[in-house]
Amino acid sequence: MNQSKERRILNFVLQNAVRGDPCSVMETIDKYCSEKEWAMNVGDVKGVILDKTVEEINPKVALELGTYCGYSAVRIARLLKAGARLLTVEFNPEFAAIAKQMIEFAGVQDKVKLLEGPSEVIIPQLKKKYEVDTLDFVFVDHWKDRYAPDTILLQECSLLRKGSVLLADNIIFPGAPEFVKYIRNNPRFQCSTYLSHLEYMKVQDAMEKAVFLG
Ligand SMILES: CNc1ncnc2c1ncn2[C@@H]1O[C@H](/C=C/CNC(=O)c2cc(-c3ccc(F)cc3)cc(O)c2O)[C@H](F)[C@H]1O
Ligand SMILES: [Mg+2]
Repeated sequence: MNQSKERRILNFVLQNAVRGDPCSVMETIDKYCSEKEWAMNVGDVKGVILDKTVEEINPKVALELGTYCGYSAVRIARLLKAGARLLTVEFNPEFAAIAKQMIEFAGVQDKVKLLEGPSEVIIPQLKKKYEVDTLDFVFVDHWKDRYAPDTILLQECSLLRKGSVLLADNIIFPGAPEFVKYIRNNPRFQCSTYLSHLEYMKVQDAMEKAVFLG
């Protein structure tokens, strides 16, 4: 049966990137997805906004919703200090398998825990099963209609503390209108919008940063 696009991306990395070098893995995915097949990685342009946010927060415990091929998991994990960890959630088994290999090839597997399952099931398990107290940083990049419900769920599960930072991808394209409406009118969040471009395209996109005020 013919290969998936995600499998082709992984194979291109395994054949062309430098094992153990996260930057090489990111560059190789970006090269493939800008030259051969577009894919919904956060990419190199919005990736800089993600980098700056992670470096500013220097999170001990980070969560990612929507691993996909593992591009942003590698991107975030490479910036984490010793002892810090990223929990990344993916419910598609094929994507989870690909992301696992991508993360291992990049050499960041000691900092990343890939949790296979739906975010709505995993989030309520984070405290007891995954020994999380509160989250310092959350990268939101899964189905766009799930951004708002999962942000509410994070609060209901007391996983956010004063100063926890959410960074949400695709605020313009494909867009997450319910989330934007919810978060910008919510006095418990301090929001800022980072205008940018959709991965590998000239199309406009943006990321929303929301700081939980407690
Ligand atoms: C709902 N709970 C979930 N739990 C665990 N994993 C999940 C869950 N929901 C999805 N996943 C997992 O998270 C991923 C989903 C990413 C979705 N991303 C996008 O759709 C997305 C789309 C575009 C886009 C832009 C232009 C265009 F012309 C077409 C598309 C650009 C982007 O940057 C995106 O992030 C993965 F696929 C899914 O299994
Ligand atoms: Mg995205």
